[in-house]
Amino acid sequence: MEEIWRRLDAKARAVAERPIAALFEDPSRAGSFSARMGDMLLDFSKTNIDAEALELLIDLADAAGVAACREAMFSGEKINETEGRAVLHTALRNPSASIAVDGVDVMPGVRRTLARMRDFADAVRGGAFVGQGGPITDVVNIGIGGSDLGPAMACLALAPYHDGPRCHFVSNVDAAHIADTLNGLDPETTLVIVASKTFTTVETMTNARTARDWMAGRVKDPAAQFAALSSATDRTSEFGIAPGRVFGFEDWVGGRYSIWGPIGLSLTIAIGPERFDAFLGGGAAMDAHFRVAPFRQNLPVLLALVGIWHAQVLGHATRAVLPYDQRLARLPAYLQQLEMESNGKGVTMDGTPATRPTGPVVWGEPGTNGQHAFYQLLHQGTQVVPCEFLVAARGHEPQLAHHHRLLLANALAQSKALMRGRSLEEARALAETAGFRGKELDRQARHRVFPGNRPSTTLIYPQLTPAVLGRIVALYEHRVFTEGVILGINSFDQWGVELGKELATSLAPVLDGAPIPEELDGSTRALLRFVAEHD
Ligand SMILES: O=P(O)(O)OC[C@H]1O[C@H](O)[C@H](O)[C@@H](O)[C@@H]1O
Repeated sequence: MEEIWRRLDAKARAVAERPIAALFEDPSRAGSFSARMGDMLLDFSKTNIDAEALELLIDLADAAGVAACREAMFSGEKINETEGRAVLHTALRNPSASIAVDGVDVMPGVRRTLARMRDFADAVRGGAFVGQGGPITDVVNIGIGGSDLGPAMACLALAPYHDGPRCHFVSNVDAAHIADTLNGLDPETTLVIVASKTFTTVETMTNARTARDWMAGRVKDPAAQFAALSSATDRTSEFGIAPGRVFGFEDWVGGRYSIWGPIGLSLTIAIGPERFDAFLGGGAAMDAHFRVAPFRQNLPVLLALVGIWHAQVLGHATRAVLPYDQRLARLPAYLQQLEMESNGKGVTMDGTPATRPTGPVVWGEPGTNGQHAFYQLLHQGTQVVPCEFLVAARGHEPQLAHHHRLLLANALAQSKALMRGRSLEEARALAETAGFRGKELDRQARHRVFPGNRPSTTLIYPQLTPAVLGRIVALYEHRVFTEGVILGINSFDQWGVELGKELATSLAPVLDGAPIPEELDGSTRALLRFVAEHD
């Protein structure tokens, strides 16, 4: 692979000065540097990737063994090597498959749990399951990380399909989060879902106990209005939740990949089991595409290769996710966990230090809001930030179609502006029109120059339906996987979150009043003293 990396580096140097816009002298570029999956189009023609670069990137994916690793993942091999686990979130959205782990078919269990989720969601939605004061009006999902971001993102994304009880999400251990969420809810008609794979996560368990206490003041049997999404059935029963309302999943579903199973229960209650099935179907369709489409037409592989080109070859340290879709407001946060917890690693599979930068910083906000905030830096700042636009051809508000037309115009204008820029000559003409002359004209013109040549991709789809959302999420999952394989890292563990948790556990007693340990560093001691003075 080293030789291919070297050739990519040489290619990057060769194209450094070439404007992306110049590549469009080839009239077929938009078609050659884009790919479709059904009615979804990924356009990566507004990047500096040309035929030779694409060839090299595909060689890189081949040399890294992406195809073999992909099959190893789908077939249940234990590719999460540091934890000795299979990686089978794809099984959750393909209930008719037959997949064995350690020689045991895991699919009957998947189907049983899915059927139980459906029954429970129907019961909550239809009134067969009621609170102690009547039908459930509100669902509070208490979880964090993968047990929060997926359902929170998807519930908002699919708001037009929401015909069940209202859904709320509490994740932060900050009392403000649960206090503000429960404020105004009726404990007699609220269902609390405690979502935690391990059922030990401090934030979630603290919030779950607070919710139970809140309910205890008003309802006779709070536990009867609790459900749990967890593999730890001993801990859920210790908490008092009846086994009939516990929905488990196996260790081969990582937290950030868990929206497809029980962690999707709040979403299922919100939009109904049929639409949740459509969401699963969208994910399964992307799986099928990822498994069979040639790399040149394979959306997850291409998105990964664009990512590798920008982060590992050109050295851009961040990438922005810019959904022109207000309902995808939580997608950047969701992708931050998916991408940064998966590929923010320092060592390769065999424990040796990574020789290239690993996963980039992922950040973003919906458009058009970002345009009036941080796009200044995207257009004129000194760092190049590759941008990933997402937009639907039509919205869900036909009576307000003019809003959507403006939204689309802005999305398309931004990617064009980033690529095209504005030359000094054009800027001078503008400044002249504005009345500037002489030296001042020159100064003013320079502030109006846009360097351009800033890369972006656009993912466009007809409408943000449950099936399309399923495809988008699976697209990004497989993109992360493909990048991880090329970088030779384990995308499925997350050891980097442990140290902070351990230290928080050791500091908690000090905040409860124990003396400040002498061996603590001076900064932490000073901060603790400040808390003690102002408590
Ligand atoms: O579902 P839980 O066991 O409560 O875990 C919740 C989250 O916390 C951990 O710290 C991990 O970083 C996440 O990957 C996980 O999704």
